[in-house]
Amino acid sequence: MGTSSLVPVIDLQDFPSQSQKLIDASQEWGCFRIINHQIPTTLMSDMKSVVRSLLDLPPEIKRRNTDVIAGSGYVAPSKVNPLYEGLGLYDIGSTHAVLDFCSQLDASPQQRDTILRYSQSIHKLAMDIGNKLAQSMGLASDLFMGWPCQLRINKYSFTPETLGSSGVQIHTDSAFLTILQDDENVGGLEVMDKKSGEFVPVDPMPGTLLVNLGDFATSDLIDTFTNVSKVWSNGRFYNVKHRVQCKEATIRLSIALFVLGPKEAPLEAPPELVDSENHPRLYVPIHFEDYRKLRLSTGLRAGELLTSYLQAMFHFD
Ligand SMILES: O=C(O)CCC(=O)C(=O)O
Ligand SMILES: [Fe+2]
Repeated sequence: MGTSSLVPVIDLQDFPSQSQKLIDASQEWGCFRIINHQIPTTLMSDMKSVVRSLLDLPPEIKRRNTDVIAGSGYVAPSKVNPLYEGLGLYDIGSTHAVLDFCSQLDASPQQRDTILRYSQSIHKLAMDIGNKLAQSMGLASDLFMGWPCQLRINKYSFTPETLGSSGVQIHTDSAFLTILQDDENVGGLEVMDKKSGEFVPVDPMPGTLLVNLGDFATSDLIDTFTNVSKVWSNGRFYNVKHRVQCKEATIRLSIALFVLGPKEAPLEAPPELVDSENHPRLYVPIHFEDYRKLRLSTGLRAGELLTSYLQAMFHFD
């Protein structure tokens, strides 16, 4: 049995039976594998081929994939992550945005078709996971409804010389939740174990997807947002720290879908759920795009902003 078997596996067709397992995984691991997710294996492999062709395009074409929100467009190899590059599609819930992305990169009709079908399926899956998370906590079931989602396709150019070095530095995801199609052959992803602080390899498990929770899902934010602290008061959603290491001298590809946060409103507790005695607001309400800009400008990418900034900025009145 490989170490990857440590990461909990959730069967999406087995609900509500697996509700508690889902909450436990979100609190103790901040990540879990999902099986029976209804994304066809052929669509996953077709999308992976499209991802490869798009990231193999010349840099001048990839640069047409400009930012829609801070950091959402093409990311070229950099000093910090020289082996990594990625393209981004902000708002996959919008067919218009998906087609714009395809046009920027001169995608063929067949590639467009794959990107559209993948976007629709993964978006539907994200909403389903949102419902299952909410229902598992005994809440109304439209947690992610209307929240923008961003797709990011990643390429790691690993060589014999780069073995042992970092593909992507240690970070948390800034969004609420990420659905990752990791490379089914090439490992390298590692998550930090909450208790020991040690990195645990997440080995490929073909046909499955990996879900991990980001800064916007941490316990205090979600507690104040949903007021569920009484339901699982000693529980905490864990915004898992992770990184990608070069383990093999080959190209590694991955596809990440980030469920960001509410579109218009900042993420905050609804007023009727806040009372200063029992449920004081813990963090200053913040809009996802502002949070994202703050992360990029401060360079604090491993969740430190939640305590250093959002709490410090807050004034009880
Ligand atoms: O490539 C991977 O497996 C992980 C990528 C990642 O952590 C991210 O895009 O935030
Ligand atoms: Fe990540």
